[in-house]
Amino acid sequence: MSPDGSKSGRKRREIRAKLLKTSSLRGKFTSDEDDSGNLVRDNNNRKGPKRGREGQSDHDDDDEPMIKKVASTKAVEAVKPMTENVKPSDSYLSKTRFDQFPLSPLSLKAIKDAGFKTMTVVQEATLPIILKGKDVLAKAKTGTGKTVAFLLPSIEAVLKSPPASRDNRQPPITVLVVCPTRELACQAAAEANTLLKYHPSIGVQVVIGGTKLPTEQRRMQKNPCQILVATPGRLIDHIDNTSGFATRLKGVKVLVLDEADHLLDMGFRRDIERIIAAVPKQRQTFLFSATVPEGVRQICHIALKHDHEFINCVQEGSGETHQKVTQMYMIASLDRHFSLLYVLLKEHIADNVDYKVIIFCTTAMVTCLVADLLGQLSLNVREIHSRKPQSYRTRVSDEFRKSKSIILVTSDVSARGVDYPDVSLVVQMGLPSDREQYIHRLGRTGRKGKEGEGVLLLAPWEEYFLASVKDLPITKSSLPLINPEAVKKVQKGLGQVEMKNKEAAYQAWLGYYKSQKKIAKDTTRLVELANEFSRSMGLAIPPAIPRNVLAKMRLINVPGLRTK
Ligand SMILES: Nc1ncnc2c1ncn2[C@@H]1O[C@H](COP(=O)(O)OP(=O)(O)OP(=O)(O)O)[C@@H](O)[C@H]1O
Repeated sequence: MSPDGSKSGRKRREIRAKLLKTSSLRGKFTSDEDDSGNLVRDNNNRKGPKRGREGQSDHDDDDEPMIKKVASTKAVEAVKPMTENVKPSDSYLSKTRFDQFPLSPLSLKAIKDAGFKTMTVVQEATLPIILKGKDVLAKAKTGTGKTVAFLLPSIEAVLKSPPASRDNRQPPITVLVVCPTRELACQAAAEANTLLKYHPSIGVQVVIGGTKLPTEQRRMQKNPCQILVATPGRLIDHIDNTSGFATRLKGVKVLVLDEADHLLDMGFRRDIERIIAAVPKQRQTFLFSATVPEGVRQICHIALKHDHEFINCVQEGSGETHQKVTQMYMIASLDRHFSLLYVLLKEHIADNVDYKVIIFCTTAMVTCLVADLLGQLSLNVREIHSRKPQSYRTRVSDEFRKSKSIILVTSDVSARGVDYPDVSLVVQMGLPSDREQYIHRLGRTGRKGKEGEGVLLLAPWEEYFLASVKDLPITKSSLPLINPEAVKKVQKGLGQVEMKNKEAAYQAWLGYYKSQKKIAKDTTRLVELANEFSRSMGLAIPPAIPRNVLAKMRLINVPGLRTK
C-alpha cells in the first residue's frame, strides 16, 4: 500500500483494463493489437501436460462460499453440487465456534492459542460429516483453512485409538497425510504441531524427498508418530526400504490426500495407488482441494468409499478465485517480457512499501534465470525450485513466509497450498500448465479474505490459454510504458547472467513448450519460438543442445536447432 494508502500501480492497471475493455467491445472477437504492433488472435482451448512425481515436477474468494452438502454421491456419477443464490459475503469465516463440536478440550485450547476465533466455512461444512465417520471430497477456495479442516478430526481419530503398548517396536501410524510437495508437507506438519500443543503424547513426523532416509527412519523409530505427513515418492521409499514401516501403515485409520486433484492426476497416480494399497481398506479418507475438475470426480473412487460426501464450498458461478483478488493479463511479444516484468515490479514496489511478490515461471531453470536477472537489477529476490537443495528450499521458504518487501521467483513447487501471509502480487510468466495450476498459483495471494493482485504475462501465441479461464474475472490490461532506460537496464542485467544459466533455461523452455500439445504440434514453429526466447535473453544465436537431449524431446533435425 503506498503511503497515501492507494495502490496507484494496481489502480493504473485496473484503469488500463477498463479502457481496453470499452475499446475492445467495439471490435469484439476480432484481433487485439498489443503495443508491439503484433496482431494477436483468440485461439481455442488447450490441454496441459501431465506432471511428474514430487520433486520432479517443475511445472516444476470471499464471496459467500456455498456450504452445501451434496446428498451422498455414488463416486462414479458426477453430481452437480446443489447451490442456492445467496448474497456473497466477504468472509471466509463462519459464525460457528469450534467448541460447538465434540472436540478435545486440549485441541480447543490450542485453537484458542492459535487465535482462531470461529471456524472457516470449509471447516464448518466438513467437520460434522467427518465426525459422523464419512469419507469426504471437499472443495474450498485457496487460503480458507482446509489444512485445519482435515487435521482437527484426524487428531480426534488418534485420541480415539487405543494407545500403542510401550514394548511395541512398530507402533501403528493412525493418520497418513499425503501432500504433493515438500514445502506443503512441512507446512501441514507445522500446522498439526500447532493443534497438538497440549497433546504431548501425539507425535507428527514428516517424510519428504531431499532429506536423508536414515535420518527419517531414526526419527520415526525414536519419536511418537501417530500422524505422518509425507510426499508420495519418499513415502514409497519407506514402504520399500524401511523395515517394519509397512506394518505401521496397517494401523492407518485416516488417509488424507491434500491437493487431491493434483495427487490423482497421471503424474502421481501410480504412487497414490501404491499408497492406497498399503493402508487398510477399513479407514476414513478425506480429499481436499480448491479445484476439483470433472475428471477427479470420476476417479476419486479409487480412494473414497462409494457413499462419500462431496462438500462444495465454492458457490456456483462465483468462480474458483477470490473476488478481492484482481486478475489481469497482458499480451506482449517475448522480447518484451523481461522488461515488462521489471517495470511491473518497480511499479508495484513503488506503490506497496510492504510488497511481497511471487513470480511463477514455467520450469526450474527459467526460474533460476529470472531470479538471476532480478538479482542483477538489484531487487530483493529469492528463488525456490527443484534444482535447489531441500535445506536451501526450506530456509528460503521460511524466510519468505516471515518477510515483507521481498520477491520470490519460483516454479510450480510453490504453486499449491503453501501459506505465505500477505502476498501482494502473483505474477505468472508464460503459459500455466493448466487452469487448475493458474488458480492455485493465484491463490498464493488473497488468503484469509485479504486483497491481492494477479498478473498473467503471455506471448501472443499463448493467448489461447485464456479460453480455459474465461469464467474467471480476469481482464486484459494494456501494457505499461516501458521506458528505454528500463530496457537498457534489463539488457545490461541479462548481459551479466551466466551463459550456462541461459543455456539451461533455453533447453528447459523448449522441453516445457514441447509438452504443450497446441504449440508442439508444429515443431518448426516451436523452435522458432524457442529461438525468440533465446533472443529475449540477449543471445544472438540460440545455445546448442546435446544431441541425446534433442532425441529424448524428439526434436532431432528440426530446422533452427543447434546440436552439440
Ligand atoms: N478458523 C480459522 N480462523 C483463522 N485462520 C485460520 C483458521 N483456520 C485456518 N486458518 C489459517 O488460514 C490460513 C490458510 O489456511 P490453509 O493454508 O489451510 O488454506 P487452504 O485452504 O489449505 O489453502 P490452499 O488451497 O492454498 O491450500 C493458514 O494460515 C491457517 O493457519
